[in-house]
Amino acid sequence: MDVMLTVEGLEKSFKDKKVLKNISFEVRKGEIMAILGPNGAGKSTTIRNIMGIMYPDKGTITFHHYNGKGIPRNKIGFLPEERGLYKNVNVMDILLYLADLKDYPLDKARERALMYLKKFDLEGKDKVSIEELSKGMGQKVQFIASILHEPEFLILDEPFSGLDPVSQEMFKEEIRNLANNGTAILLSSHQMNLVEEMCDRLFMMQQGQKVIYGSLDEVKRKYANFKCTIHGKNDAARLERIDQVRRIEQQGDASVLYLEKDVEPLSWIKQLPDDLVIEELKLNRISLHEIFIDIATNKNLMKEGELNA
Ligand SMILES: Nc1ncnc2c1ncn2[C@@H]1O[C@H](COP(=O)(O)OP(=O)(O)OP(=O)(O)O)[C@@H](O)[C@H]1O
Repeated sequence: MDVMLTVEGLEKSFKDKKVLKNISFEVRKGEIMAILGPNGAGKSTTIRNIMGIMYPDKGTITFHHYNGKGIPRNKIGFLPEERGLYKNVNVMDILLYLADLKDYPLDKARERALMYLKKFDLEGKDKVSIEELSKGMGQKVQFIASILHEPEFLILDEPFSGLDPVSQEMFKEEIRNLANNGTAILLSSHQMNLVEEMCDRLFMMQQGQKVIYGSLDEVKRKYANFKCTIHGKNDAARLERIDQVRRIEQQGDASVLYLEKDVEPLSWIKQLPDDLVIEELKLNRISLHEIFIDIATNKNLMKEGELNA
C-alpha cells in the first residue's frame, strides 16, 4: 500500500464558522478515492487546502515521495470545480502553456495533446479558439490540461458535470486508465452512480466532519442494509408487518421493503408470508446514492452513532 498523500487533523474556519473539523484521510498510488458530501460539507475547502490555495488553521498535509518538500505542484493535476480557460487563445496554445507551467517538455506535451484530442473526439480542434468550443468540449480540453503533464496525483472536482453520457464514459475510462497506471486520484462528485462504479475507497463528510471512510466494499457491507423489491399487488400495511421491515415505499404494484440492519437474507426470505403476491422479487443492498441520502437527511445512520469507520 503506497500512500501518496496524507491529510491529518485538518481544521479550517471562516470568521467564526468552523467548516473543517478534524479531517483525516489518505490517498494511495493507483487508487480512485472519492470525497463526497452534501453541498457545503467542506469538500472544496479540503481540496483547496491540499492544493495550497488556502492554508489550514490546524493539521498537516503530507505528500509522501517528496521528502517533505511541500506541495509537488508539477506532479499534481487539478480539474477545479470552477471551469475557465482563456477564451481567445487556441486549444493547443493553452495546453502547451499550462504544460510549460509544470515544466513539462513541450514536444512531448504537443504529442500527448494531439493524442488526447483525438481520444476525446476533438481531432482537428487544436487550432480552434476556446470560445468557439461547446461547454462539454471546453471541459474535455480542461481535463486534458489537468493530465497532460503526467501528474502522479490528480484532483478532479466534479469532472462529469455537464457531460453527455458518451463523454462521461470517455472520462470514466480515462480516469480508470490513469489509476491503473499508478496515478493517485481524488475525485469529488455528486453523481453517486458513477462514484459507485469507479471508486476504490471513499471519504464522506457532512458539516465539515467525517461520516464514512473506507473501501467501497467495506462501506457497502457496513452501511448498505438490504432492500427487497417485490412486484405484485400487496397491501402496504401487511408488508409493513413483516418481520425486520424498517419502512416501505410503494409505486404502483411495486413495493420496496427497506430491511433492518443485520438481517439474515436467506432466513428473512424463508419467513415471508405464503400468500404474498410475487411476480418478481429482488433482494440487494441499497446503493451509494441511498446511503448518501440516508446520511444527508439524518434518516438512519447518523442516529446510530457508528459512522466513524
Ligand atoms: N471563502 C469562504 N469564506 C467564507 N465561507 C466559506 C468560504 N469558502 C467556503 N465557505 C463555507 O464553507 C463551507 C464549506 O464549503 P465548501 O465549498 O467547501 O463545500 P462543498 O462540500 O465543496 O460544497 P458543494 O458540494 O456545494 O460544492 C460552506 O458553509 C461555505 O459557505
